[in-house]
Amino acid sequence: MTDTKPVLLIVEDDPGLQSQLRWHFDKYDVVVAPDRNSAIAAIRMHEPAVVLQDLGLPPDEEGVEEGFATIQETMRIAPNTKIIVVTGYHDYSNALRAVAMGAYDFYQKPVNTDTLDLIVQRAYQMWSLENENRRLHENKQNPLPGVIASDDRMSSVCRIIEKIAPTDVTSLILGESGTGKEVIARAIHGLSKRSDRRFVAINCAAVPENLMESELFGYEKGAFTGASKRTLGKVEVASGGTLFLDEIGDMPLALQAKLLRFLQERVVERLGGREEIPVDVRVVCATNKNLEQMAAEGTFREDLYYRISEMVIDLPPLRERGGDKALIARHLLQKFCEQLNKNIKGFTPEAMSAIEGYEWPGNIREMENKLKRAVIMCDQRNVGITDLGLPQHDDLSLNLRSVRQEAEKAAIIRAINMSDGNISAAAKLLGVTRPTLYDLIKKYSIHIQEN
Ligand SMILES: Nc1ncnc2c1ncn2[C@@H]1O[C@H](COP(=O)(O)OP(=O)(O)OP(=O)(O)O)[C@@H](O)[C@H]1O
Repeated sequence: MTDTKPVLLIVEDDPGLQSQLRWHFDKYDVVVAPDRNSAIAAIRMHEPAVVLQDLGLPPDEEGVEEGFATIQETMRIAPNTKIIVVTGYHDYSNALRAVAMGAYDFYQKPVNTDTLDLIVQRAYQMWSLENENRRLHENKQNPLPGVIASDDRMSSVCRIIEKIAPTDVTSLILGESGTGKEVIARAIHGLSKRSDRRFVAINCAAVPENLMESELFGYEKGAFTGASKRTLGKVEVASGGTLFLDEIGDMPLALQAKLLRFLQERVVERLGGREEIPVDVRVVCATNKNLEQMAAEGTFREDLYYRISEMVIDLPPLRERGGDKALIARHLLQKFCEQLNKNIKGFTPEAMSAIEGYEWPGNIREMENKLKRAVIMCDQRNVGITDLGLPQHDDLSLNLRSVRQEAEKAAIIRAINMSDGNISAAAKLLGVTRPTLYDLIKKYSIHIQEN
């Protein structure tokens, strides 16, 4: 009978409260832990969905640090656990600090079991909903190989990739440097029926203009001085697979015409050759340039632009990817710890707050560099702010006003992006009037690119 009851872990050192709570929560399989070590052992053993946790634990019964350390460790080993923190009367700052650290909710003493009951029930409901959601997500297969993402915009990018991968549609991936354009191109290839053939990448900005044609289309022996043998171009090498044209915005105009011809006719002519060789290849392009604007200015062929943009995939910069900063940072920390054989548990709250607050102009590549450095430098259990070399960010838990302002600013930026810069549409999405939105845009100095 008992094993059908959900487990409730109570982390509490006061024997009186322990038995009061144990008696009250008789519809749960109550496990009691009086200190951090037994709490963590119980989490590992019972994997409870909900934990009711006191902050004042031995040997720091009068303080809160032992309680926070327990929360941090719980979040690290079982991040889906719903922790309800029990704090002293009026102890808002520690309650908020706990929530900022990942606790689900807080409850202030003195204990009123009926209220606590409701909070615990709600936590179980939330956990089951999230659990179901995770299960559905997992059933839909893991998003994309090599792509760590939970942000809504990235999730819809992943859904688009899943849909287009099995087709041969030519795609154009747009995004700032370091946002993962090549990762996405590889994912398209990996999910396609061409995955057992080659993925060939060429960086159009890195190949000198005079070598670009032979690099792409190859040459016959004797085509030019030094052409001592027939050499296949990248297009032919990619035959049957995927050709990734990175930095397509940097392709010289003369070659753009040749690429367009290839895309239309699907044949290549090697330099110095007379034969037209049919090649079956899927083309994926990427750039951080504004090709539409370049086409209007005449520096990129408009017909080529339309030909390669059958499907446009817009990768948001890391600073606009909601919770992805923390998620990717944790993933990279684990990756570099394995690579560098270091044993680091996680991040200090200050370091995590700095990661969340930083704009990451170099996107995920910059995060990789900073985290690699941090893993090398760190000689503590957690990566600290100085290991990362990031500016200190206001601690979330200490300043609720700034938390609200940041959230408001982020929501406005998101709504404006979702409405393609149309202020009336963004105002509607946000449920405010147009003048109010203009006031907020001014208040937060938000830069708008109106279409
Ligand atoms: N979602 C992600 N999760 C984890 N790692 C990622 C993700 N996106 C990108 N990366 C990593 O970030 C680095 C940069 O990615 P990538 O080279 O694909 O970016 P890019 O947009 O093509 O950059 P550039 O425009 O400079 O060529 C790579 O090492 C890649 O593995």
